[in-house]
Amino acid sequence: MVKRRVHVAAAAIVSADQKKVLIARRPSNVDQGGLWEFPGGKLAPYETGLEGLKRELHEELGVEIIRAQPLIRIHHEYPDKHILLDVWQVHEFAGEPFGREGQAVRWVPMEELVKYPFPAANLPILRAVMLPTEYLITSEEADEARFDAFLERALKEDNIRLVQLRAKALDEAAYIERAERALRMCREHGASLLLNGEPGLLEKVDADGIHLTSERLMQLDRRPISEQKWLSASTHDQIQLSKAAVLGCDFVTLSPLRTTPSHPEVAPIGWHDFQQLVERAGMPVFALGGMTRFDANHARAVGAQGIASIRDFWK
Ligand SMILES: Nc1nc2c([nH]c(=O)n2[C@@H]2O[C@H](COP(=O)(O)OP(=O)(O)OP(=O)(O)O)[C@@H](O)[C@H]2O)c(=O)[nH]1
Ligand SMILES: [Mg+2]
Repeated sequence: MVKRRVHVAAAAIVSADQKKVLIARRPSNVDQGGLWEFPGGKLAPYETGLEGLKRELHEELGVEIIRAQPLIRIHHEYPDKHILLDVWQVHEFAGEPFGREGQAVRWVPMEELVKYPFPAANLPILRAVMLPTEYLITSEEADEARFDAFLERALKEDNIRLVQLRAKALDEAAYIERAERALRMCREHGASLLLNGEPGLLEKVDADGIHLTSERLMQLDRRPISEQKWLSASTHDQIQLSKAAVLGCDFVTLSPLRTTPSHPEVAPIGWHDFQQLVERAGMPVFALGGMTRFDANHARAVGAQGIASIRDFWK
């Protein structure tokens, strides 16, 4: 059987305070009826994703999109069709959304999204909605007071909400001590902290997740931590990306986008190949390697979640 290919545009409409997202319930008499979804629908042959989305949101919710940005693209095989979900984050719109087709519509706090039943293809979209555009990776820092001051500044002034504690030079005791302090600072600012290291570290520090090195990623054969925590991993190519998907990673970094002073010998991926890799990743991907905040919009435009960086946030 040749499967139908269906291109769908859908919207994660985010409230002005960024804390809630709008979801709708599919009527019980249609495909995947009764499940919740991000409003949207199938593109007409002549439409681009954003054009189709504008029409669908008008038809389904009575709102007009003012400002939207690509969020994530998911290819998913249903038994009867191959579906491309082209998801946009809508930051600004006109009108008061309501279910014009009689469907239930609800503003839901980000952290409660996981309680709603969605179609099988939607899990990575939920992750993408919950994740910010910027992922701070901490710098190797010998001095603890300097470490605290730098992290505090990034949380306060750069509004960082996702942090990976990377400290290869520290032994475990020193790492845990630093992690406890970093966790307190992150909690104070509503940021999530991932520990770069062995999954077992979470039993010692109750952080929000684990970031795996690509080497560790390739050794594992199942997800090493609970679904309640974030699992991210470093990847550099197609093989590692596939492994991350099999393992059930929530998101990854893909590097090096550009050549960096720390790894001058490694060939950069470049935006063209990066886009191709991200298209099939099936999860949020942060561009890493010579990235700054000024690259975030371009990263989004080619399908990434955003950028990850050490240097741009560490000053
Ligand atoms: N809109 C939307 N569709 C989704 C999501 N997740 C997901 O798997 N889908 C699937 O993508 C397809 C979207 O089609 P749709 O039924 O919304 O299409 P539509 O608005 O054009 O409706 P129509 O075909 O009745 O005119 C369905 O097969 C649906 O199950 C989602 O979050 N939002
Ligand atoms: Mg629809």
